Amino acid sequence: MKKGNLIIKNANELVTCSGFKAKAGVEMSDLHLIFNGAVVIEEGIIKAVGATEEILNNYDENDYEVIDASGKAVLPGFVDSHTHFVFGGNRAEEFSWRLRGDSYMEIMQRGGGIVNSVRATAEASKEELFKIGLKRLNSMLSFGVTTVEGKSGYGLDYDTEIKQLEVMNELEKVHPIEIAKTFLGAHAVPKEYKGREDEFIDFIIEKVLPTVVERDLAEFCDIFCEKNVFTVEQSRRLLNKAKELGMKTKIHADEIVQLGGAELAAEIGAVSADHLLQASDKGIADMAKAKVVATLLPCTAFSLKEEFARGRYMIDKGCAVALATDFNPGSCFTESIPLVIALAALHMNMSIEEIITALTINGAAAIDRADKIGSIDIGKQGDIIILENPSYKFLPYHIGVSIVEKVIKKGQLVFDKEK
Ligand SMILES: N=CN[C@@H](CCC(=O)O)C(=O)O
Ligand SMILES: [Zn+2]
Repeated sequence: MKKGNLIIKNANELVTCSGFKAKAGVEMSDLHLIFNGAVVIEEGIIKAVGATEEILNNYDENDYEVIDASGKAVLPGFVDSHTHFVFGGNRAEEFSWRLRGDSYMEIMQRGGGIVNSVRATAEASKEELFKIGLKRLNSMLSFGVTTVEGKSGYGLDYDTEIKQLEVMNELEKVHPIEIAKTFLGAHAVPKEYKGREDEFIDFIIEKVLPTVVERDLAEFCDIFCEKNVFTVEQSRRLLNKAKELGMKTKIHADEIVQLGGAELAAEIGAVSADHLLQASDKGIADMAKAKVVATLLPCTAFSLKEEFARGRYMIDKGCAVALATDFNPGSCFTESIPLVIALAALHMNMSIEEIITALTINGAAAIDRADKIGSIDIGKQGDIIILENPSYKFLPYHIGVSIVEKVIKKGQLVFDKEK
C-alpha cells in the first residue's frame, strides 16, 4: 500500500466545497454536499469522490487505508489565509493596557506595538523561532488547518526579515501544514526612519526585496497601508515593484481608517485585500469587479473592540470573502478557527455555508491555490478534516470549541483527537 493511499467512506455529509476558483456572492452558499459520501486518495491526490456505494463498487478497499466516517461530516481542510505566526516575545502587557482603554494605534504611536515584537524577533535565534513556530503550527493543526499563510514583518531590517522567511521555509519541511509565505517588510516604520517613510520604502525595494525574490523566500508581497504607517502612494510603489519582480500582492487595507486600500487592491490586481473594517462602498464594488478576495479577520475586530467588517454587504455586492485568524502578537493573539466561526456567524451575519466557503475554497483563493486545495475535487490534494459530529451545522453550534476529530494532509492522517 502506497503512502497517501486512503479511502474515507460512509461520511454522513461529504462537504466538497467543489470548485477551482474563488466563489463570489451567492456562489458562497453552495457547499456541494454528498450524503453518505466517500473519497479516494492515491499518493496524496484525490482520485474519486462520490456516493460510498458507487465508490466501493469501483475501488478495492484492500488496496487502501480505510477510515470509516459513519456519523461524521467530512470537509476540506481549513485554509488560514492571513497570519503572522513567526515572531519572538509577546505583548501581554500591551494587551492589559488596551483593556484599560488605550487604543492599538495610541500604543503604536508612543513606540510600542509592532516595533516591540520587532525587537523581540531580532533578539530571538533562528532555533528559538523555529521551536515556537512549530508549537503554533501544531495548535493550528488541531483546529483543522491544513494550509496557513505566514508573513514576515517583525524584522523591518534585512537580517531579521530574511530570518523570519527562512524559518517558515524550514518549518514547512518538517510539519504537515503547508505554508504560503508573504514578505511584509513594510509592516511598520522603524524608529530610525520616522518621517522618512519614502526612504524606508526605497530601502525595502532596493535592499530586501531582491533577495526575497532571488532566493524564492516568499510568494506574496504585502504592506500595512494605514494612516500614520504607509500611504496609498507608498503602497502602490512597493507593490508595483514587487509585481514587476514576479511576486503576487496583498494589502493590509482600510483597517483603522478609510484610506483607499480596497480601491488600490483592485487597481493593482492584488490577490487579496485584508481587514477592510473601514472599506468604502466604492472600494468594495471595485474589489468585486477586479475579483480581489476580501479577507476578513473577525478575531482582530473583536480583540480591538472595533466594528466588524461588512461581510454581509460584501457578499451581497458580489465579493468573494475569505475568513482568517490574523494570528499575531498584538492585535489578535489567537489561532482559533472556532472563534472565527463564532464571530462570523453571530456578528457578521454570514451563513454557516458562507463561512465554510470562506475558510476553504476562498481561503485557498486568497493565497492563489484554489486550483490545488480548498475543496474535495478530483485532482486536488487530499487535505481533509473529519468532524466528530454528523453535520457541518455543528461548527457554529458548538460555540468556541473545536469539533475537528481527524486531520488528513495529502492523504495521510496527521492529527487524531482520539489518540
Ligand atoms: N495591522 C497590522 N498588522 C497586524 C498586527 C500586527 C501586530 O500588532 O503585531 C494585523 O494584521 O493585525
Ligand atoms: Zn496582518
